Amino acid sequence: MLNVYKAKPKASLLGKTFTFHIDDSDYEVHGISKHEQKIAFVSAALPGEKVQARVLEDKAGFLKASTVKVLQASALRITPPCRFAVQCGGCQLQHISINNQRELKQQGIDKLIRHQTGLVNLPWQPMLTAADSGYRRRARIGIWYDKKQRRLSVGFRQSADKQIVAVDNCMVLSPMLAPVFKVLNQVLSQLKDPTAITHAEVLEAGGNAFVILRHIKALTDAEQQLFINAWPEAVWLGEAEPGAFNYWQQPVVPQYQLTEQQLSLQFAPDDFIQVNAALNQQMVTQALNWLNISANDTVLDLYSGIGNFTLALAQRAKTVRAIEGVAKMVQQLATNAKLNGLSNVEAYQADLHLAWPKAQWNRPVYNKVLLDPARAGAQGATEQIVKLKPAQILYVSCNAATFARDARVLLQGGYKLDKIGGVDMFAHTSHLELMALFSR
Ligand SMILES: C[S@@+](CC[C@H](N)C(=O)[O-])C[C@H]1O[C@@H](n2cnc3c(N)ncnc32)[C@H](O)[C@@H]1O
Repeated sequence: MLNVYKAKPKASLLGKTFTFHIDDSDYEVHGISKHEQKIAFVSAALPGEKVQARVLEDKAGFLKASTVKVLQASALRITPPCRFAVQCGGCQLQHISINNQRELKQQGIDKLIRHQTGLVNLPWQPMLTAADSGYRRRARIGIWYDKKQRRLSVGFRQSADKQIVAVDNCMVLSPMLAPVFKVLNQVLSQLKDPTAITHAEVLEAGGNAFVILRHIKALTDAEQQLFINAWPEAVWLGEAEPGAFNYWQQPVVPQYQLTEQQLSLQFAPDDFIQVNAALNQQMVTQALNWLNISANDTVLDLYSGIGNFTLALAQRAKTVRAIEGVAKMVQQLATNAKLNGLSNVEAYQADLHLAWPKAQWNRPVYNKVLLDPARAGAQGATEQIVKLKPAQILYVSCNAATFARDARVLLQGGYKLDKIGGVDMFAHTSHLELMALFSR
């Protein structure tokens, strides 16, 4: 019988703690180290540091680990301004000052894009920034009731595990939404069955605080009234099934303004909106300036959502065609165009990651294209944009890794990168929004 030699599988390192020497940092400001031939990405660790970190993922080529103790600290390390920062999963970079965060994020992204595209120098523009606290106008609040211990936790998901970290405030959340933690703690503990509510979504829109409670069991009128009495200024909604919203009082349509453009956009509680109002405004204005939109332009706005860029583009352009995957947001976009008196907008539903259909909107008639995909990027769509041969493409991205991949396709398609700039939309987190202008 043939004896086939099989290497003994190596024991998993998952859950084990090791010492790591950090040499560098990546585009999300994770420390980079090595452990027995494997590259290790260590969260909350800075170049030059020695840390103890617990392994959270052990893959064939790399490890992911989370710092549990700093043995030798970098001069860049500061005490996080929020006391929940170490456990909470929301902000990953509070151990670095805001200015250094911005610099490190841009440096890491610069390296990644140069590596992926072969470009030598990137034409970086000044980063758009705004207040680094109280900026979030939307958040999901986790709720967990431990039946055995009869203990309620209201807060955010822990960075390493899936546990809820109980918090009583959040420094990046809009001050208007601050009462939510106290109110949920107070009322949930009075309910007969606190497990009826699985999580809450808070939203600031048009000067109102909205609280949407996702519940898996029916709530009585008396229970609803407990919430309303605890925070009467808020607009309360129940969500029994995903997307099925039930206003408990007089309905109020959520909306936000782009004040510089004097535009007002309505949306449903589960529609996508940019999380940081101040930076969204700056980003929309910069898009108009970079694309230098005028009355001669025919513009294609891809991944258009409810029309955040579309309407501002349409105020100056000849025509704007907007494409979005979610049908109800396409409807909302058309309504928003009407409400703002814009008749040069056409909105279409399409999955941009499939082969584009023969359609009115899919013709090479555009001189300018804006795309603003979700974190997955625009794989498949970028090739089809190149076929339309627009003179300029503005790519707005919330994920540098997928942007770098897609940018390579645009460069191979004959475009050059004219401008790139960061937008610090998610201060204290490892994410940086990017705007990049390409031309041919
Ligand atoms: C980052 S949001 C941007 C929305 C809008 N531009 C804004 O600024 O509010 C990305 C949008 O892309 C849409 N989307 C995601 N995948 C898509 C796909 N495969 N085809 C079309 N739209 C898609 C989402 O529904 C979402 O509205």
